[in-house]
Amino acid sequence: MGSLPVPSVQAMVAANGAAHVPPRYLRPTHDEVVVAAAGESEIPVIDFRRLQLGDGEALSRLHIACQDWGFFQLINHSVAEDVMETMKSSLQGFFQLPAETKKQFAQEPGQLEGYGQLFVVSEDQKLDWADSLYVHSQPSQDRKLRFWPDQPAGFRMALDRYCAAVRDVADGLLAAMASNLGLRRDVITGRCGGAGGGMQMVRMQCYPPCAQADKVVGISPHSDADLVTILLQVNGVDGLHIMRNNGAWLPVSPLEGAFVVNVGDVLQVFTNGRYRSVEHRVVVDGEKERLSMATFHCPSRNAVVGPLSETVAQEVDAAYGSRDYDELLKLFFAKKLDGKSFLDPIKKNKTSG
Ligand SMILES: O=C(O)CCC(=O)C(=O)O
Ligand SMILES: [Fe+2]
Repeated sequence: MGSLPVPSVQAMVAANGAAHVPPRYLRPTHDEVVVAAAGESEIPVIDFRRLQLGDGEALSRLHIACQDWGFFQLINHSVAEDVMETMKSSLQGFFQLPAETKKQFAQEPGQLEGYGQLFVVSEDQKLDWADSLYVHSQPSQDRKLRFWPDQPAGFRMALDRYCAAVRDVADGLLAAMASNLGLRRDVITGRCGGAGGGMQMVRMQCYPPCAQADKVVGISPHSDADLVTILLQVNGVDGLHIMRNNGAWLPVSPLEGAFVVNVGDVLQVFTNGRYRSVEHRVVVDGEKERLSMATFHCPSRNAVVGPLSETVAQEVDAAYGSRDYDELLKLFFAKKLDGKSFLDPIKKNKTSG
């Protein structure tokens, strides 16, 4: 399992300018119209503190967000200001390092972790206009510290603290979701080895500016192969679009200090489709570099991914089969990023999402 090596987009832009776009990055101009239905121009905003207090209104907003949107913003999320700020400045510092320094943390052949790009499986596929740094952060004994930058100073500590804090938020959300589904609060986290269990991966992304921004894509449309993703906009440059039910792309513009949270494919399967993972993409800015950080919360490798018995009355009602998470991940990373393809191997009705 690995991803083919590709040039750093940031280095390419530094050398040739933002106007130079090699054919491997050129796509048909994105001309999809962004049309939001009345009252649907913003993703829901959920207050984490209220969820933790068991506030009925906040819980019901969360339930609707997971069913109808697959995305929401999370405010009052309890992650300390200095943890957030140190993470942001460390990540900005990392991407500002000279190309040669960043290469010390480069992916190795056959590996996914490290500085490089993911989902590149053939020489002729189109490439995304981004560089990424991808690491496994939990379980902590699986960390490969050679891919954890020790520059700028304090980066590792910042990432360690951020990941632990975000893990707690994810566990809190999964507990609230379980209770919204009429399950015991620990049913979802229990499938992942208990609260704080399961795997956590982090993908830090740099999207350099591009003079032909409408002809490149920062991240191709996809859904996430996890339970829940917590996304941090690092430098205030927008670019995330989510797909609405009518097929239109809706731009997301996060509130200062908020997280953007999305339902992943595994949660869609666990809930037998009640909660939906939603396709999203990133578009690139014409002038400004964009930085973001996605933290993925996943079951453990050997967990079985299939509808929870608590969510399906009978086997006939199950929209998905079951398979080991490890196997599903291998299939996922062996292909290019392509819509909701993670679900293909276990989907029963091949025509529905
Ligand atoms: O950069 C973003 O805002 C989104 C990143 C994303 O979707 C991902 O890494 O899966
Ligand atoms: Fe994503």
